[in-house]
Amino acid sequence: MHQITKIVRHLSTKIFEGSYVEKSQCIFVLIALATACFSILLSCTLLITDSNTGSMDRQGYQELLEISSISSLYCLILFMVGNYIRSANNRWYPQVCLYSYVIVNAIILFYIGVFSIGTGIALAGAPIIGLIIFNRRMIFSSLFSGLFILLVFSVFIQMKQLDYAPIVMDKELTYHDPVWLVTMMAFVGAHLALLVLVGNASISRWKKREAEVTFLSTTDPLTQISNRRQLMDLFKMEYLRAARSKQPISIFLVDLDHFKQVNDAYGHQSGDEALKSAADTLKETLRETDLVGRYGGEEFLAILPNTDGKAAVQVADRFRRALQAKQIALPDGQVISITASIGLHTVVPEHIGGLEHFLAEADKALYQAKHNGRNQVTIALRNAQAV
Ligand SMILES: Nc1nc2c(ncn2[C@@H]2O[C@H](COP(=O)(O)OP(=O)(O)OP(=O)(O)O)[C@@H](O)[C@H]2O)c(=O)[nH]1
Repeated sequence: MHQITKIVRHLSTKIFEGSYVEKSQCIFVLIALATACFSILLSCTLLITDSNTGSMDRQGYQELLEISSISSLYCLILFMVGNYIRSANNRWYPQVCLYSYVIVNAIILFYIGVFSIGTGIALAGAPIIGLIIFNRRMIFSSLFSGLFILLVFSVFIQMKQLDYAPIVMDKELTYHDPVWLVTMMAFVGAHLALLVLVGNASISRWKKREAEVTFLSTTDPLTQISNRRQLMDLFKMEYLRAARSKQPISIFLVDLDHFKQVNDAYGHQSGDEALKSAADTLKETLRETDLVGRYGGEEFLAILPNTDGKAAVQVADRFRRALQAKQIALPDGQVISITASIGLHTVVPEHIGGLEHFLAEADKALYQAKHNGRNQVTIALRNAQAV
């Protein structure tokens, strides 16, 4: 089962991310498999229904069996030819594969009846699958060729030059005919399986892309922590939650000291390394339930839900000491260390309107920490509600 899942995943990846040559190969492996299964099923049905074949033309079955087996072999050969095609941009190979697909299917449709459920499923499903995988020009040209072939068959059938659904002798009894049923099931089943496979892979990819877009729009690309937008959204949520539960919430604003000098002395790239290091230290110091994000250039904001002032000071100071002790390796091999000033504030919020004030008080405390000599944690006490 694990192996099957691996193969399906591999096929899905190739169908979407491979070149047109690889995509055609995947389709042909699937068709080779489907036609091989169909040939086996058809042979078994012929054996089982040997004594009761009133509604069938055995010669028609034999022909269908031959076509199906030859198709299976042809698909396998086409798949192997694909292995020898070096250039991923080869243009004729995918086109030959698509036309082969059309011709093989048109012949099978002729045998099982061009006005049947199978034809409907194939005509509805195949172009959708094709448009997802290949380009529009390729699919439209092969689709119109397929429709043209079916039209020619239909005209000849109308003119009584060709028999309608030659494998079914008694058209009245079609629905009681086991071979017709097996043929239909194999044909419809193969298209449905492909439709489900491609549909499932499309949805998975769509979800993956959506997750990527969400990640990109909420994450700071340099430090890989929340960006300011995401941070403020999370902050509002936590602030509201604290107001509802009447629990304390603490925040601390971090500003790296003399960061301009780091940039000036070691270069902007080294400054970036220092920023990443500070973000990593913050993540390492805080608890899983705490939130952290990049608030501005060299400023970070940490949000500590359900944390009173005493505990928050301990966390902030632990971070400050960890950062000071950290040896930051720069791209040019030099090792530096940096410090940070921190402004901290704690409240038990009463209404959402207090959020701006809460933040402003932490900012004031940060200013105070800078003013008092940097590399320290300052608690907002004056003019603020402390816990
Ligand atoms: N490398 C790098 N530098 C940044 C980034 N964002 C902001 N900065 C720099 O951070 C520096 C901030 O400098 P200032 O606001 O003057 O403060 P400071 O030098 O840290 O001094 P104090 O805050 O007073 O200790 C500026 O030189 C910005 O260019 C960034 O993404 N990467």
